[in-house]
Amino acid sequence: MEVLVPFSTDRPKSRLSTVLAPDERARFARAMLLDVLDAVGAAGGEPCVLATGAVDADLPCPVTIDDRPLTDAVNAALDARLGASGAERVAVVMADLALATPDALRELFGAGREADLAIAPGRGGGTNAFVAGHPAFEVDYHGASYLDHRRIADEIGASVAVVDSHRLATDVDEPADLAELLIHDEADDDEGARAPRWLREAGFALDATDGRVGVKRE
Ligand SMILES: Nc1nc2c(ncn2[C@@H]2O[C@H](COP(=O)(O)OP(=O)(O)OP(=O)(O)O)[C@@H](O)[C@H]2O)c(=O)[nH]1
Ligand SMILES: C[C@H](OP(=O)(O)O)C(=O)O
Repeated sequence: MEVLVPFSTDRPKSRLSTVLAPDERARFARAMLLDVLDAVGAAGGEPCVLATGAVDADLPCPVTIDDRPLTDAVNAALDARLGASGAERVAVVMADLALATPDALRELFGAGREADLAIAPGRGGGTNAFVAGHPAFEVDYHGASYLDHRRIADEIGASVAVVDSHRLATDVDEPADLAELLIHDEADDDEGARAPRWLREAGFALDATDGRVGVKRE
């Protein structure tokens, strides 16, 4: 199954601007992208990056450049695959799901074989990943897009499977999300995931001094 991975090269991860400089945000976003692409491939998906511009990284998959806003770019990609070419299923997995593992993605892909829409909600009501098999399905990102996508599926009579996954629900948007990345990094060697390694090398560490777990930067 083809797995589209949207990626913005234009001032990425602005919500991390309080802890990362612009060039650091770009490097960190690329590290997360590469980790997601590895997990997608290991889960049996065929990744394709849907980028707003040229990606400054050695990518293991094709790249489609479309500088339209996210919703328009993804809908055009879905239409070209589901509407015209009649592809069975297409997945869309966001490039900031830095906790995504092959097992978590296989759960999503498997749910996508049983419903017209399998959707993994993000905290705060976003849509972190989905598998679509209904040619009339369209996305409407931002805000409580998960609820919007449930409504759209109802309107077109598409069956829905919700994938309740901690790993797929965690998109790295805010500084608090960085702690999740350090807590749930499964790697126990230097060959582990790039994003948590990048954070540690940049001086980030877990910090629980005020009782809640966050991150500090040495
Ligand atoms: N192709 C494409 N991808 C996008 C676009 N906007 C965001 N993305 C990607 O979609 C995913 C989720 O978007 P956001 O969480 O808003 O990412 P972001 O825009 O870098 O973060 P913020 O600047 O904090 O909003 C990220 O992997 C982004 O790289 C867009 O306009 N086009
Ligand atoms: C793409 C967007 O991400 P957010 O802006 O919610 O982080 C969404 O999930 O609708």
